[in-house]
Amino acid sequence: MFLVGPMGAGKTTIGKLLAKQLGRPFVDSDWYIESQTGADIAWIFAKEGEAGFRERETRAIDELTQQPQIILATGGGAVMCAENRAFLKQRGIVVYLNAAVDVQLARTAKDKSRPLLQQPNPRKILQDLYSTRDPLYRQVAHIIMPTGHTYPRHMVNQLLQQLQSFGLSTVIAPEHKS
Ligand SMILES: Nc1ncnc2c1ncn2[C@@H]1O[C@H](COP(=O)(O)OP(=O)(O)OP(=O)(O)O)[C@@H](O)[C@H]1O
Ligand SMILES: O=C(O)C1=C[C@@H](O)[C@@H](O)[C@H](O)C1
Ligand SMILES: [Mg+2]
Repeated sequence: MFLVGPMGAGKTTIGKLLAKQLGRPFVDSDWYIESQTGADIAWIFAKEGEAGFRERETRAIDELTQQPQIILATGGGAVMCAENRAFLKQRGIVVYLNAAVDVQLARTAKDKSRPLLQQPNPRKILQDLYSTRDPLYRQVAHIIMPTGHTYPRHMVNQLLQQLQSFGLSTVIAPEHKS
């Protein structure tokens, strides 16, 4: 199961909770790229440019979408590459977590780890990215879920209900077994 959506939509937060609930492995593609590279995203953007990061991202998405059982949170820009979109759409269930720009802005404001937002007008950046990317998230998604006004735990319950119609079986996590 693969989560897509803009920065601040909650892919990492929801993905982690969902994986725990399902007893499945969770991987965040941004974290995976950082661990493979031995450097953080800001460093990769600074040294290799966005193009260098995107190459690393495509390799990561290709590898990770082949891992069985994975709950994968993708980076906000993963859908920009047609190859990534094909890997995602053909290899699993794709969930688009959709959040309005105001919500994205509030959730990302204090965090300096997203290089694309370290500009004087992050609202305009988020708006422009949303216009370009929203159709691509929709193109690749099997399920679309708004995340603006719902607590993460509630989101996970809603998502589990939707996933049942796709036949995603629930495994009871070891800590919940009696
Ligand atoms: N449903 C929610 N309600 C309230 N806060 C949330 C919700 N989902 C996520 N957040 C908060 O928003 C911030 C960003 O969330 P998160 O890092 O999960 O987004 P993301 O989609 O993974 O972003 P990125 O694409 O940049 O990795 C975090 O501080 C998180 O706690
Ligand atoms: O929206 C984007 O293009 C990005 C989102 C983050 O998840 C990271 O993948 C990186 O900061 C780029
Ligand atoms: Mg994330």
